[in-house]
Amino acid sequence: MSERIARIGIVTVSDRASRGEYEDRGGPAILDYFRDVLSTAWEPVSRVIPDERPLLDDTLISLCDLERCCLVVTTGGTGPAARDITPEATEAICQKLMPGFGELMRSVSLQKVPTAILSRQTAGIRGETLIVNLPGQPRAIGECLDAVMPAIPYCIDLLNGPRLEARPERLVAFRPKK
Ligand SMILES: Nc1ncnc2c1ncn2[C@@H]1O[C@H](COP(=O)(O)OP(=O)(O)OP(=O)(O)O)[C@@H](O)[C@H]1O
Ligand SMILES: Nc1nc2c(c(=O)[nH]1)N[C@H]1C(S)=C(S)[C@@H](COP(=O)(O)O)O[C@H]1N2
Repeated sequence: MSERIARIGIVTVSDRASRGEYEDRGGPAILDYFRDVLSTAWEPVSRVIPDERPLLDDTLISLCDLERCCLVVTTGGTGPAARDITPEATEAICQKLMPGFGELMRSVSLQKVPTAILSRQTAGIRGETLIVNLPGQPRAIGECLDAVMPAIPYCIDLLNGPRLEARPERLVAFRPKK
C-alpha cells in the first residue's frame, strides 16, 4: 500500500461548460461528494474540457501517468449523441475494463429515471488508476457514486494505491476479510 496522499482526478467533459455557456456544476458536485464521504486526506486535480478526442485521451493519460491520481472520475459525454465519446476514450486508454461499475450505476439510476439506460458509462484500470464515468446531469453524481463507492477503496488497495477510508456514518468502505 502506498503512503502517498490520495489524488483524485475530476474531469468535466462538456462542450458548453468548457465554453463557459453554463457554469460547471458536475465537477464541483464530485468534489463535494468526496469531501463529504472521505475521512482520509486527499487532493483534487480538476479539469473541464470539451467532448473532443484526442484531448480527452490525453487528459485521462496525464491524470493517471503524470499526476498519479489513484482515482479519476469523469462526468458527461456518456450518452448516445454524436459528440458523446467519454466511454470510448476510457476504453481506449485503459488496460482493463471494469464493466460491473457501469452495470450497477445504470441499475440504481433506473430506479430514478427511465433514461438511465441511455448512459454508456463504464470504468477501467490504467496502470494503478481506476477511472469511473458518470453521466453529465449533476444530480446523477451522488446517485451513481453512492452505488459504487463502497467497492472503490478496496479496488484502489488492489492497485497499490493509498488507503482510502470513508466516514462510517456516511458510507462503509467494504474490504473482504483476509
Ligand atoms: N457540467 C455540467 N454542469 C452543469 N449542468 C450540466 C453539466 N453537464 C450537463 N449538465 C446538465 O445536464 C443536462 C444534460 O446533459 P447533456 O448530456 O445534454 O450535457 P453535456 O453533454 O454534458 O454537455 P454538452 O452538450 O455541452 O457537451 C444539460 O442540459 C445540463 O442542463
Ligand atoms: N442517475 C442518473 N443517470 C442518468 C441520468 C440522470 O438524470 N440521472 N440521465 C440520463 C440521460 S438523460 C442521458 S442522455 C445519459 C447520458 O448523459 P451524458 O451524455 O450527459 O453523460 O445519462 C443517463 N443517466
